[in-house]
Amino acid sequence: MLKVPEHQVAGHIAKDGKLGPLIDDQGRFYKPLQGDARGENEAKFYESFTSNKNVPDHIRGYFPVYHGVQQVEASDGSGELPHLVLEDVVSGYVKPSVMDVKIGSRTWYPDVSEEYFNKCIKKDMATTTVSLGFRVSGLKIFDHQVSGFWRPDKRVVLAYKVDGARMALRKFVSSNSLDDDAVPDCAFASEVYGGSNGILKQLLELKAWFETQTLYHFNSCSVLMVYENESGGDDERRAQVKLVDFAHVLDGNGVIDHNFFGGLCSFIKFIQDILESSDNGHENGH
Ligand SMILES: Nc1ncnc2c1ncn2[C@@H]1O[C@H](COP(=O)(O)OP(=O)(O)OP(=O)(O)O)[C@@H](O)[C@H]1O
Ligand SMILES: O=P(O)(O)O[C@@H]1[C@H](O)[C@H](O)[C@@H](OP(=O)(O)O)[C@H](OP(=O)(O)O)[C@H]1O
Repeated sequence: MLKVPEHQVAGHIAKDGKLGPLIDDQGRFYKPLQGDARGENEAKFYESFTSNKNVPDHIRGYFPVYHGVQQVEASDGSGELPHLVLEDVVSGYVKPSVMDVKIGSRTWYPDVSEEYFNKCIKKDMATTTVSLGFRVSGLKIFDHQVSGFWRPDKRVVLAYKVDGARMALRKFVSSNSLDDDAVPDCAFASEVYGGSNGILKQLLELKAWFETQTLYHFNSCSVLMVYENESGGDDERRAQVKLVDFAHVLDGNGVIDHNFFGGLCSFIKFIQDILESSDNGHENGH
């Protein structure tokens, strides 16, 4: 029996009879193919990526494993629809904190319709996409003080300016996330962002690939970050970076993806700054 994912933080959500992704209890994530070119394009990307021998093995780990397209009962009650079957990135986490960050200083790309261009540019200007080269699309944080999840409203997230984005990235690794007036303590910054398996290390590995890869242009694609809040075990935070949403990926045609690369560098700088200020004991960012 498929169910609505509990830890989805952005995008189309399967509630109130709407079409959205579903999960099973075997660690798979079913994303419905949107009726227009987007669904086809994303399936085409996964097919190409999966069989592309020029993609280094260590880079594959930053993408959800792809298990093909399957007809399953859609969330909106419209009957069977084709779904991408993907690895569910958050399965196996008990209390995951999750954040989706859309990378790039633009989400439109050459040859889109004027209507789509206008929709994108409006949103890119209104968010931090243009100013920072990335925008926070959604987040869900486990709050240790109340032992429950904190999730800001989508409208609040989309209204973040530079300071809002920085604050969200600090809250994401803080133990006092819920209280709006509290200064984020960044208590988990060194474990989650830092360290030999942390988010920064993973982002730098991706960056190194983006410095030279000319296979694909990742328009409107997101970095999904996740870590565990349930204590116990050796590698207890299990901080992970995955790229998701390939509905607008284009062939790179031998050209660097400077839109994604630039945005990724900007995002990395924010993570580094948070790590530095928490390492120095200036948790408050002052
Ligand atoms: N493989 C996955 N495993 C777990 N969660 C996922 C996976 N892929 C996507 N998600 C969750 O679903 C959200 C939306 O994913 P995605 O961006 O692919 O969907 P979308 O409906 O195309 O979004 P948009 O409308 O922004 O283009 C992500 O923010 C994440 O929370
Ligand atoms: O950021 P929000 O508010 O969640 O808005 C959605 C987001 O901009 C998606 O990127 C977009 O899909 P595309 O990137 O595929 O255009 C979607 O368009 P849609 O509603 O037309 O699907 C928007 O609703």
